[in-house]
Amino acid sequence: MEQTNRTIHDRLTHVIRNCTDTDYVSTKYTLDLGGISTVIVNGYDAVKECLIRQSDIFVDRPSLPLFWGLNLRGLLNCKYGRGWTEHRKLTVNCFRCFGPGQKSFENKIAEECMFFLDAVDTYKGKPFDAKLLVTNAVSNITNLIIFGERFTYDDTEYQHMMEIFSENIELAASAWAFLYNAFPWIGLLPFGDHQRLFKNAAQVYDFLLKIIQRFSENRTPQNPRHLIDSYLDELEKNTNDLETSFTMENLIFTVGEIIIAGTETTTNALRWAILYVALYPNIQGKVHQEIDAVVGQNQMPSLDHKSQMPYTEAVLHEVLRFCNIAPLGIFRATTKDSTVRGYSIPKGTMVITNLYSVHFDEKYWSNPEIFCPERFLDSNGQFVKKEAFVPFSLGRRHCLGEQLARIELFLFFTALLQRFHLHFPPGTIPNLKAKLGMTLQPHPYLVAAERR
Ligand code: HEM
Repeated sequence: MEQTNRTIHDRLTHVIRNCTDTDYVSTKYTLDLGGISTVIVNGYDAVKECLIRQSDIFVDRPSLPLFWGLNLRGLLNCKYGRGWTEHRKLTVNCFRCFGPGQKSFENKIAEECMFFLDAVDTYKGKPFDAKLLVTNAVSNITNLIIFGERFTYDDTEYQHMMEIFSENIELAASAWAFLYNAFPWIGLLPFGDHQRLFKNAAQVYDFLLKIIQRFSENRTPQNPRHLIDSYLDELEKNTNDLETSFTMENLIFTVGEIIIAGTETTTNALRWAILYVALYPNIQGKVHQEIDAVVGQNQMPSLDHKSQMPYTEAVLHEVLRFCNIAPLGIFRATTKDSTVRGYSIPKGTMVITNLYSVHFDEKYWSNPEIFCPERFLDSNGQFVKKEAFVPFSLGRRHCLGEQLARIELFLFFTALLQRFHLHFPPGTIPNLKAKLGMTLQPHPYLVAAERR
């Protein structure tokens, strides 16, 4: 079994790291997972062809046995169709009404930044692992949209839910999960990571049910305060529609998916950003200079400063390119037979868009293996967009939280560097290799944040 585990793990690593040949779609690069026909799409041109030019075909999610076991529906893992359309529309509306669509939302993020900075300050310049604090701060922004409230950093029940949720993201890419997809009968075995995954999922479900009930108390129908109220309004409006996808169970899945999709990714991006500026003091110095020149020390950074801070923007873009938070996107599936670059891809094929290969595609990036924020600047130091920059994927199912993530990254990162100088404890060298999971996160590391 150990041997099999290694083989599958190595193969996935190989897919992420080595499939950068841009000249072809490596169709039928079969992962040999017990008959799940899988196509891996590499390089920007091929990914664009699938996700943009054939966006109505490469829009489904695969039916994986692991997901039957977890009973996933909601939005992110939902099959393409009425259920997905209804949930995506409702969530986009809620982001508009309770989130980044409102100017006042920026003040709420600024408030969370203050809680975050004060918590960092409690370490008084001593080394600490920023993971927990960043997770709390980032997830609270999503919580404001979903529940209309933040959770305090010492809410142990909430912390526990986030921990096991995050563990599940790692387990979902473990060898056991791949084995389970190939041979669902291993679900009968009483041991193995898949059992832990199911146990965690059940605990998260119970916790979410409880807090959804709590936050829907005292609600006035048709006068929503947050996403949960809006969802319950839709649910009631559609009670006589037998085909409706709005159900209490789907509300729980949707809430869970948005929390984890918003938290795991943005947290990892910020943790990589902290790691790279601590690693490269010259880059950190330039960000400090820009903050001092544009924002100063007497006000919080705001989105109005963003357009005047091209270097900081370039650093955050390079972090997203180089660190590949979601290296393989979220697995897609085809709704119809299709042909891509002469290769036929039958209906129902699982499609893995190798976003990692896009960000290292030599046709679009020079020296892609070098961390270099300047690639996002022109000769006048102005920020330039790059076509092959796709951390949020493309097409109809592209990341729903892209705007929110960009805002959070900018505000948290600039607020942190406005107040602190970041460095590693003397004599320590952080591990720059990513931990493999559905997302790529840094290995735990300690950083010191000293008041500037
Ligand atoms: C740095 C931060 C983030 C990155 C790199 C990221 C990346 C991605 C990627 C690659 C996908 C897959 C799209 C596809 O199927 O091709 C995705 C989907 C999604 N993301 Fe994000 N994401 C981030 C932040 C967020 C945030 C803050 C939220 C919400 C709070 C969010 C919510 C979602 C949802 C709901 C989907 C599923 C969309 C659908 O199936 O229709 N993401 N994200």
